[in-house]
Amino acid sequence: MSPQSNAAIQNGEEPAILLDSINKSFGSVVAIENLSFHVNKGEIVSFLGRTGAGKSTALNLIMGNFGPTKGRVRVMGMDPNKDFKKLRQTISVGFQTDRLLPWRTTVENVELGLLILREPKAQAREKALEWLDRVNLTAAANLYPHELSGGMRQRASLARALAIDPEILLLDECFSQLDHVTSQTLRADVSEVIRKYNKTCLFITHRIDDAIEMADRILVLGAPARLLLEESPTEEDRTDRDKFRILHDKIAAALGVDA
Ligand SMILES: Nc1ncnc2c1ncn2[C@@H]1O[C@H](COP(=O)(O)OP(=O)(O)OP(=O)(O)O)[C@@H](O)[C@H]1O
Repeated sequence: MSPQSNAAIQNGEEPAILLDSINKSFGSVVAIENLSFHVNKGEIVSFLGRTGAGKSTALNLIMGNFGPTKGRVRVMGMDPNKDFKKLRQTISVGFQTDRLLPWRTTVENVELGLLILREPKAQAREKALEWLDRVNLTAAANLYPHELSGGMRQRASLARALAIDPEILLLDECFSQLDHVTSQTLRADVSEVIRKYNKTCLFITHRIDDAIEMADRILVLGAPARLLLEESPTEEDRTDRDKFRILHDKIAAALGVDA
């Protein structure tokens, strides 16, 4: 029996994301086994797990791409598999590869989601430019993706995800292709934006450092997905080298990887 998340649900309020006793199988493959956790509104939660631990499956359940075999998934109190349309503007996803369209400029890429949601063109452009400013990319507004560095492309992709003003941001290995310094700067900027605009964020990573530096809570998953460890890093854990190392090693031990 795997442990259940013991973090409190904020003020008895409906959490932004709730997975309750979830099982998910694909034929004979069990991807998720009795997984329960929630993400409170305004929280940043990190998912850490080895390859094949079911992280993407959990993200797909939250996006409503399919339903669970057993259990209950709720996003802002709704069933994402059934209320898919109502949640379209509630959830945004940032992926490992930036998925920018090469024939559109940066600003044209950022405004795309808004245009799909039928925002008038002038308003969409204005919002896209605002978000480019917030991720320090104003100077690149009229450049094409091939003219941007990897870090700039990920910034553009995040601006696109945030431009539709979602309540929830799901990030799937967004920083993993970037070099350490770029990834660190981007992580700090993304955390700042998420907190400033009071978004809820669940992010998948395989880097323990990313999780400790960015998350309010870290969920370590075993395979098939079930909760092995839950940690809430403190500011001291982030800034004190010894504390950072102790937490890092504890998580690495739970993951079963060499620290
Ligand atoms: N559509 C599917 N059909 C069959 N099996 C699937 C499907 N999606 C996922 N699986 C299986 O479920 C398990 C969990 O996969 P999932 O992609 O969720 O893991 P993950 O933790 O995201 O892995 P990674 O870190 O490699 O992306 C794996 O054994 C995978 O092969």
